[in-house]
Amino acid sequence: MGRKNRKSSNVEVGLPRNVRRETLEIVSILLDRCSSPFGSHGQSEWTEFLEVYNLVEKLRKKQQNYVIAKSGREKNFDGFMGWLKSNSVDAEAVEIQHFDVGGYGIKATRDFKEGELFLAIPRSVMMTTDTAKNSALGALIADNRILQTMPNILLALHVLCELCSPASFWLPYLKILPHSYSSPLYFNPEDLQLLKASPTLSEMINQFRNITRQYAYFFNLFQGHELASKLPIQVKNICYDDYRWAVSSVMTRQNQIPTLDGQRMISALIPLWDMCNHTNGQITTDFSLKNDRSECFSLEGTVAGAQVFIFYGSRSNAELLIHNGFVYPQNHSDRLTIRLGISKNDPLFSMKSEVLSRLSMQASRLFSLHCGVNPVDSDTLAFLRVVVMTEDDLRTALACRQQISKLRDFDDFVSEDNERKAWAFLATRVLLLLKAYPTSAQEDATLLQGNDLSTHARLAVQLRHCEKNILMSTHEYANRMMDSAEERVKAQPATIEDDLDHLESQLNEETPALPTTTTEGKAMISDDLEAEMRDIKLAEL
Ligand SMILES: C[S@@+](CC[C@H](N)C(=O)[O-])C[C@H]1O[C@@H](n2cnc3c(N)ncnc32)[C@H](O)[C@@H]1O
Repeated sequence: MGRKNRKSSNVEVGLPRNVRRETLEIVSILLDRCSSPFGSHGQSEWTEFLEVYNLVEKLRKKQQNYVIAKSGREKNFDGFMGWLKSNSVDAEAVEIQHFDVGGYGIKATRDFKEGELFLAIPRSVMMTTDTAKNSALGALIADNRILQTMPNILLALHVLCELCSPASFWLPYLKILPHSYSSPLYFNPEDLQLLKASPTLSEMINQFRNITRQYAYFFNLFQGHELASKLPIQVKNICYDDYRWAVSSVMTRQNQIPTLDGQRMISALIPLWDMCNHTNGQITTDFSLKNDRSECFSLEGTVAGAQVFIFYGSRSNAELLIHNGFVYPQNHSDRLTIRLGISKNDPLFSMKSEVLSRLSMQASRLFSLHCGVNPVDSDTLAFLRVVVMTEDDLRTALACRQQISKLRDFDDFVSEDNERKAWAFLATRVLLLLKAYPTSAQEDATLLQGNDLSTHARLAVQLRHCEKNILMSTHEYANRMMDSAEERVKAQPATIEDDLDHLESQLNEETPALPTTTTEGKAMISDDLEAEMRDIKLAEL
């Protein structure tokens, strides 16, 4: 049997033959289950997920004694800062410290002005897809297309190889990485169940499934692979836990930098800079080709002793959870993705699809609802207007290009009736989405105030709470827009005569082919439904 809790210096011991054989058996089922589209085994997405999850758990249990042991990261911080110094990185202005927000992060050791350069990390200490190519992995990369085209996987294997090389240049950096993450790969079914009815649940499951498929693929591929057997880590022996750890390290910390010649962007792990936690703001990190280093400028004035944050980019909370393993309730960029579509049973389906295609939209697609005072963007507005158009509206729109472009304009209208129905449609839709969640926003808020939730359960509840807040504010907004439709249409500056004149001239210019429809136009939302929808009180949710 292999040695228990193998250390980074003795990984060549690898998995004992029987564990490798059992792993191979499970891996081949996993490859089958994770490679075919959901539903192809006649099961629901959730049932399929549970099957894969249970197989992975079985695998983890068999491999548990052979996962790379990691020593406490805290005790390695000093060595890491010394390593940076010995590689000419000036990190005098900052220290690593534990904070309530974000866990370990960067503390300012002196005051910074807004826009001041406080951290510069040279390329020479970064781990990149280029350094991977120049490492022991080089020959394998040249031989494998997936490694050539998927930088995340490449960096993950690079991290594992270097972690298992006692003489690796990057060891002081790798030793300060977190031991565990909150990426979807670490969520159990109970945690995920808390996202029931959330559109993010499928994406979390997908992420888990994709990474599991990658693991299965590589485990299979590397068996008996000559180049693979020459690596510091015996890739044919990689444990699932090590793979998900390395992939999560890369997913939550990587950045894009230009190549030396500035011609391409490559993925990079940037030591120390990647200890900065996220806040609202704007990107303040730049790569200076002249100095060949990543330069980070202070987002705001910061006093000595305070945490220094950076902005990771405009990501929704769902994206932050899936790719970065956290939820940021104060997120100014939060948005919720919903699917809106024209029913194939709608007698006006072909005409509506044609109008949408002239707006460069498909008959069914995803839209974002945004947090804040303006939840609906112009694309969503145009779609809503088309969904509830009558046959006459559609004919007019198809006859005149200018009518189509006006559909995205909040200050322009198809008609008062169309405007009311469009917003009623959205209000009903978001209300249905809200009602599908098993808990109310108030119940979530109460849960979050308590201390009973595990880390991952808390993230799931935080996320669904943020989603509900967006849906509730969209509902209020849609109702306000519906109620003010008459007033807004009357206040419209352009005269009807202008439009008619324009329409006439357009008709003379161009008569695009109309899609055929023989049935009388029918609005998607009846007045009854609209009235019913108004009666449902948000307080009931
Ligand atoms: C690039 S690392 C930052 C350093 C990290 N805190 C650490 O201990 O290594 C990104 C991770 O930090 C955490 N994080 C960053 N910003 C956060 C925030 N505003 N709230 C909660 N967690 C945050 C998340 O766990 C995320 O995956």
